[in-house]
Amino acid sequence: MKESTLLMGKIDYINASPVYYGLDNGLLPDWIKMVPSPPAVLNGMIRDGKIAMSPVSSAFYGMNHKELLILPDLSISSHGDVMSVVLMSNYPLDDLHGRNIMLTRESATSVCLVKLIMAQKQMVPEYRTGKLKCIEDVPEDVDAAMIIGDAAMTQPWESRFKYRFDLGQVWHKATGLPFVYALWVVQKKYAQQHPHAVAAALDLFYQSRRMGYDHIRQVIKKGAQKLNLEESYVDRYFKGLICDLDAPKIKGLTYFFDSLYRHGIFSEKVDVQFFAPYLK
Ligand SMILES: C=C(O[C@@H]1C=C(C(=O)O)C=C[C@H]1O)C(=O)O
Repeated sequence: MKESTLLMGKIDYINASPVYYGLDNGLLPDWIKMVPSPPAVLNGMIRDGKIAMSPVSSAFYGMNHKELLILPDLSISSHGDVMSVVLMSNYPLDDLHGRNIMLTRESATSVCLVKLIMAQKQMVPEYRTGKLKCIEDVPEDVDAAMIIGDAAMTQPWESRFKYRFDLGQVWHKATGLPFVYALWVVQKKYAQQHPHAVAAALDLFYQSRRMGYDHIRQVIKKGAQKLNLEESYVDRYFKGLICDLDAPKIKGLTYFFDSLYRHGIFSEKVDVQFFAPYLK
């Protein structure tokens, strides 16, 4: 990585587009370079040190919390329905024991969430991971499929599956808490060596998001055009998808990590640590 350039991941779904609005419209300085990819690819890139700062799956943070710091007040979360994280199934949620569940290879958080929901119901399905971008990707013997991002909202999954479970809603019904799918993180080492660059990048994100919500009609219009969806649908999507990280979301996040540990899906407890630019 070049000293002066901060390589930064960007999720290539529309979900975080309000956060990127300002950066996409003039705020991006020449010392930051964006690398757009699906979440699981960004998880791998930050683990391998190819990028220093990125949105990542919250579960990936949980599994790598010793090497990473969370950037305050940024996330991809929902308080109930999320619309773009779904379990499509030919069986009710309580009838998946021993069935074949396919999990999209683009996710880490939602994979853990499905495993947690199943463990809590004392069901043991057969899991496999693979490409789930379009309806043709679903193998014949699959009973349920977990899909995230734009593909969850744009493919005719109902033509292959009987039920659609919104996992944000399943979580909220069970816990009463918000759910945090993604966090913005920085490598601890990079933050120690370049605290001012990280603080400056963080300020740009806050500005960029403020601009996004000030121009939310444009964000909605662009998202609807990109995915060929009704604007009213995308409007509803951005009303349910929240990009801050307040105390209730941190509570939902820690409850998720603790539950994963209790059910043996995580091998150790997660210590949630933030980058604190103004405390030094
Ligand atoms: C809400 C979403 O949350 C996402 C789910 C992720 C995961 O399951 O690992 C990671 C990042 C987010 O993009 C979505 O994909 O639409």
